[in-house]
Amino acid sequence: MATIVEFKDYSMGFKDDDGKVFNLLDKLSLKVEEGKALGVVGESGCGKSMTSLSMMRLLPDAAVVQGGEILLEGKNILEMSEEEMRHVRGAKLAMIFQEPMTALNPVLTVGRQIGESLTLHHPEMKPEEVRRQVIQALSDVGIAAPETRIDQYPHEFSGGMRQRVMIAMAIINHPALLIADEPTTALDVTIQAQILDIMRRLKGASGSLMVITHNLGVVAEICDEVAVMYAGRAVERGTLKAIFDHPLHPYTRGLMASVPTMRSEKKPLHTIPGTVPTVYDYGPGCRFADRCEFCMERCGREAPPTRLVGEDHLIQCWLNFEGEAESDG
Ligand SMILES: Nc1ncnc2c1ncn2[C@@H]1O[C@H](COP(=O)(O)OP(=O)(O)OP(=O)(O)O)[C@@H](O)[C@H]1O
Repeated sequence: MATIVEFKDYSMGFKDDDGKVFNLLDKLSLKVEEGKALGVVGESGCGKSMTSLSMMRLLPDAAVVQGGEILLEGKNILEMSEEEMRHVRGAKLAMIFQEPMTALNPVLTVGRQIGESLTLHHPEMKPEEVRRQVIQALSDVGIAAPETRIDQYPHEFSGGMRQRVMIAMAIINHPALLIADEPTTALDVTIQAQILDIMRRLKGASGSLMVITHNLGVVAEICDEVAVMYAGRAVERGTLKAIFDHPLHPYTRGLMASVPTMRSEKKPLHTIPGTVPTVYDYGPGCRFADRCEFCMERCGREAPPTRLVGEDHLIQCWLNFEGEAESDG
């Protein structure tokens, strides 16, 4: 199976006013295979957004890349020219954001906005063909009467419909990877289910998907693989089944236990004590150590290596550690 995007030991951090760099993403290794969906999960502040912005090369000014590679179909994004990146953004990697109203221009029709993302990469395309493809994209995301809707403005669409417009804009160029950053957070539950359904269909129909979310339910619905992030590290990675059936990292187990289920309705929900540290607070050891109920002396002192605990199942944890760490894949 072809790998679409691969992070290989990628590290980045932030410069403070004195130029000192504080590491956030620490030797991150992740892969998205063709036609598959990877869920990147973790609490707010874990580095999920910096992961996607790194791929798009849209990091904030204070950010510094410290090492490693981000390969897009085998080519290192970090070494591409700005010219190449303009093609990559939109045509190869497309992103859908949390809040469609801030991403859509209120004074332009949705047809014009979606059409512009198409003509940016295909300036030669005839207006009739642009219109035909925009109508098709609106129809693909389940917008009824796309021939009429194409000429309407964002305020004429409901929240869920605007989210569909954003998805249409993202898929119009058939990107190799669609990155969805908290795609359903701002939506009510029924609309969330519809958006998830569209994304599931898109995954079947075309390229790969990276879903960035704190919501394990969203991951369970559409993802094939899962990476659990904590304070800039992928602390557990594996297939959906491995992570949901046999979560091994104490952080993953804590996240799972915090999800309400029908059975746990009457019991108080488990919460992970404390909060995610910021880049200025990380110690030399496991970044979860302070919040971990299994914390041992070694955990605060030494960062755990990545090790294989099952087929395609990796964790970074000292718990039950015996012997050498496996090489990272
Ligand atoms: N300019 C900056 N200087 C220092 N640290 C920063 C800066 N911008 C972000 N960070 C750090 O990056 C981390 C947040 O990363 P990121 O936004 O990727 O997390 P996230 O998991 O996507 O969170 P959310 O779900 O809230 O978007 C935090 O630890 C924050 O302190």
